[in-house]
Amino acid sequence: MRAFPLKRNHISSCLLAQKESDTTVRSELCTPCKINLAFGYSAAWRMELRKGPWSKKILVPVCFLIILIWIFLIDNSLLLNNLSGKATLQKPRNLVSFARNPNLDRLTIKESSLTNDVELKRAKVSRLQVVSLWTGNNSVKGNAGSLRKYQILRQQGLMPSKQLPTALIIGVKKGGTRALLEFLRLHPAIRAAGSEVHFFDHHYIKGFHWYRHRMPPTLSTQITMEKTPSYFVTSEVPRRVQRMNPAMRLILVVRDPVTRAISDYTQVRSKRANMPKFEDLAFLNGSKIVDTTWVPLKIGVYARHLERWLQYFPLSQFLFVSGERLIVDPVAEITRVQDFLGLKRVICEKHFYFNATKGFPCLLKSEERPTPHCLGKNKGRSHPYIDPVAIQRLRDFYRPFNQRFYQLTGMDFGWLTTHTNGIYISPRTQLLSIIYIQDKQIHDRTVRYGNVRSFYHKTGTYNSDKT
Ligand SMILES: Nc1ncnc2c1ncn2[C@@H]1O[C@H](COP(=O)(O)OS(=O)(=O)O)[C@@H](OP(=O)(O)O)[C@H]1O
Repeated sequence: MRAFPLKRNHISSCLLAQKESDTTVRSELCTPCKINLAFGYSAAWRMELRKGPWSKKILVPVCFLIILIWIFLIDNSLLLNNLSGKATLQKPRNLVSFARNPNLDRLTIKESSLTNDVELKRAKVSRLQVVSLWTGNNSVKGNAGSLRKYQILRQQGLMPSKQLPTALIIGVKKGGTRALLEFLRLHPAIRAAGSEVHFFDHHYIKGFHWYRHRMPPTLSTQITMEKTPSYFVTSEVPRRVQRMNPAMRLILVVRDPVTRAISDYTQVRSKRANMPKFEDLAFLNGSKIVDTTWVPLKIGVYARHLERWLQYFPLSQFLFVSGERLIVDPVAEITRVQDFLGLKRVICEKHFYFNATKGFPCLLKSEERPTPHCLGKNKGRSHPYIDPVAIQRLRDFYRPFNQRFYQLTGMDFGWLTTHTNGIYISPRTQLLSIIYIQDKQIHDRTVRYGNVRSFYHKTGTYNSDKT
């Protein structure tokens, strides 16, 4: 369309012609000038407003302002609630209550380094109530499930809003972080970002606003979480996390560093053809010297990474989860996490079943799926055969670092007992986790305790005195 100057009387005449259905005048006035009808109306309406009384003139900006305020209120309902000290929670239909969380009272989130300083103090809520996540259409999957839950909350008069996380699963890579996060999402008071956000290592420059918008909407009574396993080993991360929230709760899932390195290698190998052998990468030029610069091995020096974190956070803000125990006794580990986060113990045996084919605990149903299911195919892969001598050498290499890690955490993760090869038995679940070699393949599997004797007779790695 050609641009043309609009004159007030020109447009008024055109509109009058439109109104009176005077086609001759209309075609003369409107068509030659290519006055778009809608544009003509809006322009004329604006002019009429300018001419009109005082009340009409302010009507538009007032309406505009109201819309802006309304959007602002929705987005910041939690903030406003907290500031006014009135965390109003309407009583929904399906409620699960949980005990007072002492950590929530003292939470202070600082959005300081990249954006304006904002201090967000959580309102004191002595008895918290949250909506059960088990409601909703059972056929929905993935994001649709979350969306539906969000809609249910809105229908129930609750106003979820996106918040910065107050708890992080910081690692370690291949430790069992996905399993832990998926298990935790069963808790109605936990909302977590589905994928790894990588804010503190890759996207820090994008600022807290960007970070907050990667989070799912939460109620003031819910905990926002995310997991990015590379946080644990990235040197700038502890300082950045501390700047954002010095009260951040940090969860670290650890696994025998040798098995972890093999798992890491297996993942890379699954994506890359012609990958050199594990042994060739782990040792320098075919020697016995461990290549400590090789990232899958560097990650396993947990004590070093933890020492860096401890410069910024006290030990009391960490929870160390055993990756081995998470497989053989998920409830025991999840119970520790729920306690650490100050939550009621909601996740229990009834949520899990042991899938013998996969060799891992799986979920009977989850936030996303109503039917029994396990984690994806890329979790719980079969590991390639690794020369047992190489494994022993790596265990010897890690021993002093593991000892130091035990010292720092005050926990024994069972990686030092060489004759058991990282064995972990849960007397409660009757499950046993072990690394064993069969048909020249290294396996990291969980078996039922009842089958242990025949299992070890077959594999020949069983020391009967130790069970
Ligand atoms: N329930 C359940 N199901 C499947 N897998 C489980 C489970 N619990 C722990 N694991 C172990 O998790 C290992 C993958 O760890 P991560 O999820 O931390 O990997 S990643 O860093 O996110 O890539 C994965 O490592 P691999 O066995 O080497 O594949 C598993 O051993």
